[in-house]
Amino acid sequence: MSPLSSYNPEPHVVLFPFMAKGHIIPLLHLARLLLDHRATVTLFTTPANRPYIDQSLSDDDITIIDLPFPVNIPGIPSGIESTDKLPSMSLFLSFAKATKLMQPNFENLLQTLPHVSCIISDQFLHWTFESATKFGIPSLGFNGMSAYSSAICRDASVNGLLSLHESPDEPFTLTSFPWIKLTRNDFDYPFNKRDPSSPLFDFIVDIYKALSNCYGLLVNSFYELEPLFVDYLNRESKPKAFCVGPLCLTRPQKVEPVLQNKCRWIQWLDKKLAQGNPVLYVAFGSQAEISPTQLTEIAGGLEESKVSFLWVVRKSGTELGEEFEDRIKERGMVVKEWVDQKRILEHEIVQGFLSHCGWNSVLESICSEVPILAWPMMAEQQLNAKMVVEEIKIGLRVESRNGIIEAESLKNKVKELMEGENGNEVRKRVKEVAEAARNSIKDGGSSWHTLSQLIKEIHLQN
Ligand SMILES: O=c1ccn([C@@H]2O[C@H](COP(=O)(O)OP(=O)(O)O[C@H]3O[C@H](CO)[C@@H](O)[C@H](O)[C@H]3O)[C@@H](O)[C@H]2O)c(=O)[nH]1
Repeated sequence: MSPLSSYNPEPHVVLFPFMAKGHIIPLLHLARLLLDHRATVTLFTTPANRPYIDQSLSDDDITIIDLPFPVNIPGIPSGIESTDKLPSMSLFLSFAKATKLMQPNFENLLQTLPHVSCIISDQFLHWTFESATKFGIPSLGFNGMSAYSSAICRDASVNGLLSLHESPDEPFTLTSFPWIKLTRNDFDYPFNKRDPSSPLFDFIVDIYKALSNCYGLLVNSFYELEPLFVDYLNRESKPKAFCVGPLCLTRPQKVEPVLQNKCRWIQWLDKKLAQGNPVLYVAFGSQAEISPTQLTEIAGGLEESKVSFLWVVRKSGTELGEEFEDRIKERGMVVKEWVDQKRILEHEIVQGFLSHCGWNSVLESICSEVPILAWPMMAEQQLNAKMVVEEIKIGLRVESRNGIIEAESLKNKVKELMEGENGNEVRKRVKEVAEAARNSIKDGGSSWHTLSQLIKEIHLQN
């Protein structure tokens, strides 16, 4: 059967997340949300990503199809099929471009599926939009970003603001949002260069061209959070933006409570709750690379702050040494495993989040009513941090000197967030924003309504 040959009375959506945890997780929430909107869902992934997806969707009736990940890609060790497992993020472009080799297999399998109403895929898999067009299937792109960041990137680039000044530190004002001042340093490579020409720039141009032919862009956000920026995107750019988030508020999986209680960090949080000691959660997402020098400064700042903390250390945790863990063991916990971050943020004793401001972390923090201490590191995180601190005012920001956040400065900011007046202000504000988030995803709320309408619109096209 071809995708066009058999009509299905229920919408059938094909989902294809990019192979990075920060991109897979929101689309798994979306998969469950689509089931709640009475769609059937087929999800494409690769064999090494399959176990995580199987486990996350174990309760749900979703067809999962594996496509072999391309082999013999220079620099990419065999068996690595997710960006968080890459030896270095400098391999990102080779990794992302390699996925295009999956296109023939994807198209062959697509033709074996029952009628497909729509393909939702990540912008880093932009060749899937081409496949959708080839088979006459409407496609929706997903970029994992806020409307604020997408709008700022567009405004700065179409108005030539990124090449205005010689120095990357020189501030400029956005044309469409004159209250926002930025420097080129607020943008990641290659946009922090006056001349961004580079293979990565060409890849991004290809993405934007491909996206402009999609039916829409799904935004993991809610209209009430950033109306001006959503309106800007819908006025100035193509395709239309549809806010359907926060996706992390989708109904959770049913997990056996017995299994959940096994994690030692949740038990530790329970103990802190019993003692009445508020905890700062410290984590920098799935891909951040932190130098040993910076790691030592973080350890010093957390130790000297005297605040209780739960720190998820990823790749380079070994440099901290056992002495550090011994010294802080009454007050702090260092975890080197993968954790259920959402569950940690939802624990009532967690009252602050030192975060790199990946967009999923920002949304999870908002929805858990936890204010943020923003420490952006890469990608669009500088823009997210600016939004968190200046636009929606749910966080404070760390200060760097010569590219390093020093222990003393971090200590002061941690104390300000956890114990200070400014911390109290942002804590109050995040509760208001969380309520608006919860309202948006309720039946009748803005995000719920947008997704319902979108599914109807797309289904009518079939
Ligand atoms: O031990 C861990 C570590 C992470 N997470 C989850 O992993 C996701 C991480 O996503 P995010 O916070 O957005 O960080 P990154 O992994 O760094 O995300 C990439 O993708 C995001 C979405 O496009 C961008 O906003 C970021 O800048 C980019 O680095 C979140 O859902 C976390 O809850 C866990 O559950 N357990």
